[in-house]
Amino acid sequence: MQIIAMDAYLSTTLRQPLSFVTPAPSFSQSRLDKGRPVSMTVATTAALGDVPPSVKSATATFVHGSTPRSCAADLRLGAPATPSSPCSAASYGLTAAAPSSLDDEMADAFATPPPTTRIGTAVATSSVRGTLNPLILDSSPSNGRLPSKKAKTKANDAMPLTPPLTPPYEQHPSLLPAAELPTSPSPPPRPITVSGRALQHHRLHPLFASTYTLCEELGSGGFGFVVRAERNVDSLSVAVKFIERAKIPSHAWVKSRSWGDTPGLTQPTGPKLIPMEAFVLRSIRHDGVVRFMDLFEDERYFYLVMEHHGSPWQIPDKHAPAEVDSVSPSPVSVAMSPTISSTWPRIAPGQQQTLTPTSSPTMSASTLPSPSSPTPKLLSPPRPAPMERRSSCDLFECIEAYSRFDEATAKYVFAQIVEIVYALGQMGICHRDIKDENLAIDAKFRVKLIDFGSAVIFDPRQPSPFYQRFHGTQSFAAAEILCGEPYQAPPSEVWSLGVLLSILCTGECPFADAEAAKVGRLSRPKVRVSPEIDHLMRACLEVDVAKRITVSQIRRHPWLSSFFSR
Ligand SMILES: Nc1ncnc2c1ncn2[C@@H]1O[C@H](COP(=O)(O)OP(=O)(O)OP(=O)(O)O)[C@@H](O)[C@H]1O
Repeated sequence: MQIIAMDAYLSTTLRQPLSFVTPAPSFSQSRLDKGRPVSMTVATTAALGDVPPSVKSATATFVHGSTPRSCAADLRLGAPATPSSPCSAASYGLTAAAPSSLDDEMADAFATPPPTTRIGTAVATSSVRGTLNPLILDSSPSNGRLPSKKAKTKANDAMPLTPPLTPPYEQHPSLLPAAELPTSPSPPPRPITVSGRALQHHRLHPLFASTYTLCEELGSGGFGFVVRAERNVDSLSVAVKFIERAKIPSHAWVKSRSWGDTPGLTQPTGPKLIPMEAFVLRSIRHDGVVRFMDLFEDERYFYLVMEHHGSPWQIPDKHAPAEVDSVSPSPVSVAMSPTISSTWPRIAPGQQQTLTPTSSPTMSASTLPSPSSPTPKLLSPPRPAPMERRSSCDLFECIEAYSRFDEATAKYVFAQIVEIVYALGQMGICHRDIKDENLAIDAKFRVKLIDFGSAVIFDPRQPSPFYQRFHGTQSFAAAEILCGEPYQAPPSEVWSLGVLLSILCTGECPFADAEAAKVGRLSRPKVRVSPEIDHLMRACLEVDVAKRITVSQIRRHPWLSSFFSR
């Protein structure tokens, strides 16, 4: 068990390079992988260490919320660290190389819950999805396209989650909720969400319960689930991530002295054990990152209260005026359709393009909550049960709604993400799981990064440490990670940016499968992109780490430089 003592580290302005967080490599399958050929043998069963085989076999069937998002398989990389790398002395994953002054704190780390990895959640949610081979993630071919809404509907059917109550019911009587069908004698019991199931008999922290009212579920994943809540005093909308203690891997705990003034924590006085995710989020102040607000704990969960960002993604009503940001106009904007182009945020003349609408209009307006959702401000019970599932506000949903972005929108979104990654890098923080699912986006295409469960902190003035374990997502993983080599976080993050750029501009992953990614064999995109985008994408997806573009260079790339020089 390794607990990281961080306060001294941060207060000494990151003097030492820390290679203490070396999470287990996780070849996760993003929602983007769904329906795309992903065939990849990542490790032998033996390499999975002491994870029981039953757990391993469940990992490939992971279902994330109402949508299969990530098939997480925590795997050890095959290759050992090079002798010269900062983590060469580290055994796989759980070794901390914290500054020696912190050793005392680390030594008396008290026992934490048994470290289960994200695999654990997969076990809990996998049964309805059938069984896949855990080591060969192989899904049916669909030419690298984004998963269709149809596929998502199927996923919803498979999961006992609240079905989306999507208008227009008039055109689709078959979509009427059962309770409204005249032929239905008695309505079936309302399906319950992941959070509803988990919390309906759970006694919430009293201070939390009196401060917030839980509303709809925003998502669920490897560590727990995320629920929207409202602060009772002013109805401020917040996102609360319930992180299951038992699912926090041993390396993702931080021992910290600076949480003494957090009333939601019930640990005795002295240093507190905090999930790395909460620790990192609290130390970041950036417009492109959701703001940390509070932390509570009980015997089962940490409740990470943070800024709620984003709009439930849907195709805007073509005849309704779109929102315009009157306070801070977007540098670029989008014409959703010719009908509303004048009301949607403006772009430079001649740049307007129409976004490609999604294939399934019936699923497009999936704005939840349902009519039954208005949340009473009650302290007891503090939440409606079962909670409704609300459509996600992340970039994955946004892209899925539009298939792909026009160049101006892609540039606006991508530039923001680059800026966030750059700013975090300056602070010595790498997110390590940059992907569309981890970017909340609002109706004005402003993005904020979420989910710092895989983040690492290092000294930005030192050469970045090498890591052996990877907790990110397979389709966004850099070639060196897929090849099982020790990797540095900043260049591997640039690779993820390249994948994201491809998805933004073409709606497709740039590689057919992991084997292609390992050697940098790009697929021919169905949509032609401009030579500048193509150049930037290739520079990010350079297999040779030494030749790969850096985040600073991305900011100066001709395609983006105009954005950053304004
Ligand atoms: N602050 C937020 N504002 C808006 N939506 C959010 C916020 N935090 C999380 N969500 C929604 O909840 C989903 C799950 O959140 P998150 O990725 O943090 O959970 P997770 O359990 O770590 O998932 P995973 O295991 O896939 O990483 C997100 O994809 C997003 O749609």
